[in-house]
Amino acid sequence: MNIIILGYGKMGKIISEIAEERGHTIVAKITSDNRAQLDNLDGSSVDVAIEFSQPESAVDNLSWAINQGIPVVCGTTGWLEHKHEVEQLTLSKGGAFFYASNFSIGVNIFFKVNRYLAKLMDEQHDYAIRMEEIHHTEKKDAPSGTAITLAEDIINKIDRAKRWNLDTESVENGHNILISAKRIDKVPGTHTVTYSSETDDIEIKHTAHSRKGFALGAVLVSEWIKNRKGILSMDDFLSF
Ligand SMILES: NC(=O)C1=CN([C@@H]2O[C@H](COP(=O)(O)OP(=O)(O)OC[C@H]3O[C@@H](n4cnc5c(N)ncnc54)[C@H](O)[C@@H]3O)[C@@H](O)[C@H]2O)C=CC1
Ligand SMILES: O=C(O)C1=N[C@H](C(=O)O)C[C@H](O)C1
Repeated sequence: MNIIILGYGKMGKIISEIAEERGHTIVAKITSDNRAQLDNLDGSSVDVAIEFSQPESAVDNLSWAINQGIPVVCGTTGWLEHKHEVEQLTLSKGGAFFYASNFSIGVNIFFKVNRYLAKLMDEQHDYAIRMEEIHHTEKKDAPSGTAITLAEDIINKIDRAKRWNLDTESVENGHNILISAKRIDKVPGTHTVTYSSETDDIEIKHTAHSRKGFALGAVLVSEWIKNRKGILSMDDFLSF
């Protein structure tokens, strides 16, 4: 496959290495410095675009790929207030758009465990819900996209959980999910969900040891999306 990398940073570099090891060709590696290349690039020879850039550049990059008729796989977090626009553009162009806050298989298993635990905790009103995410100090957005997915999945399962808040923000009632976002040098990504009562705590945790799991997931999805259309997610891709 011919792949274009939109955002050749920490993730884009590992994704490119894994894609090349799997026999794919990287036709362009786009950064903030060489983005003008896209003006002259003929998208007809590109099979898939992989977008891991920054919150403020995701919409332009995704729109470029969709307008070129290139299926696009997006891992950039922190831009989701514009997701609906991108989905509408995809549908109007008959394209393919895949977003995941986290492409690692381990995290997607963790998402499933989180949903199951939340279902059990719906009736357990004595437990407060909180979350912690830890990432490297270069991360632009907080809380992480993964923490937002975890919180939204809990809100969908637990009646008393109405919304999430960063723990630095004001909280209007005792039933919100409090998220603590910590930034520590080089940490690839750690997420913990805790239910606390006076008598005990129940905790689930996922720790990424490197970025490899995220990158491999993105390449596998890119192979899978090549001949597909529509708005797609990990629920469509995974068989568990
Ligand atoms: N969904 C997932 O599984 C994962 C998502 N991420 C997300 O991916 C994104 C990228 O993460 P990193 O690679 O760590 O960031 P990074 O800062 O190392 O790389 C970002 C790259 O985007 C480029 N860029 C900036 N503006 C651009 C533009 N207008 N057009 C094209 N490229 C542009 C920068 O030059 C840089 O090369 C972040 O939003 C992060 O949260 C990171 C890891 C896993
Ligand atoms: O910026 C990162 O590094 C990561 N971002 C994603 C997120 O915001 O959840 C996924 C992963 O945790 C690494």
